Amino acid sequence: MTARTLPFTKGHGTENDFVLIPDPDGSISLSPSEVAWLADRRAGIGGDGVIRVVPTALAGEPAVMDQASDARWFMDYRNADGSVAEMCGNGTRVFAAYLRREGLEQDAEFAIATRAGRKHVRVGADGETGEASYAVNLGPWRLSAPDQAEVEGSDALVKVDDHEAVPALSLDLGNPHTVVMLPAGRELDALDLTRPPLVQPTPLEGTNVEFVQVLGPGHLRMRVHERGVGETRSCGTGAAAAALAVRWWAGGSQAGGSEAGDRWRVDVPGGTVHVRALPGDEVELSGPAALVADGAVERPERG
Ligand SMILES: N[C@@H](CCC[C@H](N)C(=O)O)C(=O)O
Repeated sequence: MTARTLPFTKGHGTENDFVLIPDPDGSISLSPSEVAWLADRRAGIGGDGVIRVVPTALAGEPAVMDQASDARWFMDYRNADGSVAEMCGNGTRVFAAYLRREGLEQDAEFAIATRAGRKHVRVGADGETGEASYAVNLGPWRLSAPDQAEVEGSDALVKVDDHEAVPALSLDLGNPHTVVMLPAGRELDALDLTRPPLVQPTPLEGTNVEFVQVLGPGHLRMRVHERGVGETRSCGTGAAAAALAVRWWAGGSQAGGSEAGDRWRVDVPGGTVHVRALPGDEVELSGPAALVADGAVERPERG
């Protein structure tokens, strides 16, 4: 029997916003329709995603529970439509901020468990604002179709609004991404992302689609249409995918070329995040996290 009244915290990372539900004894089960209701901006609390904060040992998913020896807390992430996602980059920062505020993690460095494996978080201060900044090693990434990408420079086509389909690159950052370089003559702000872009071939598990514009060396702008949500004001794994795709296009290999660089500032509608390619095939995302409200919500009779 799970509780009718749920305590919650609302937070965001560059305006990618989440409803956090603490579940210290692993007793809360959220159905897809309850998640969609919590994320509903009119009938519920509102958010791009819902995160259950549960001890890793009580996650109930064997591949996650295997991470319990290094990561005490599991980020159980769901998209606003109730679907389950493997990872959320902005979510990891907000999750880390919550664990620290609640005293559940006290060190400046710790690991969290996700469906895409254990992620290492480092809490520091932003060099410009002095505010808390969270750097998360998103772990290994890979091209989804490296052979095709090597030959053609892309492995998918994306069509948005009524314009011609453009080549795109698919990357796996624990969750799926398809990155499109904004074609010449098109305005990033003018793209109609109220409907999902058409991706071909259509990925069975769906994909997050990023549209990227290069503003200068190491400086990108991006808009995103997220799987299970719609357009959001930021996507952390998406920002990393965008930077890695630009690097790959510049360097022609997964490791990039010397001209490709390894640090990017990525401007999104909700703010700015930073991405750093780490030695090997790992990538780090850093940026702010804010916890803006706490409350309690009464679950509807039927979830
Ligand atoms: N906003 C997130 C990604 C959330 C999950 C995504 N919609 C998916 O289904 O893969 C981020 O910051 O990475």
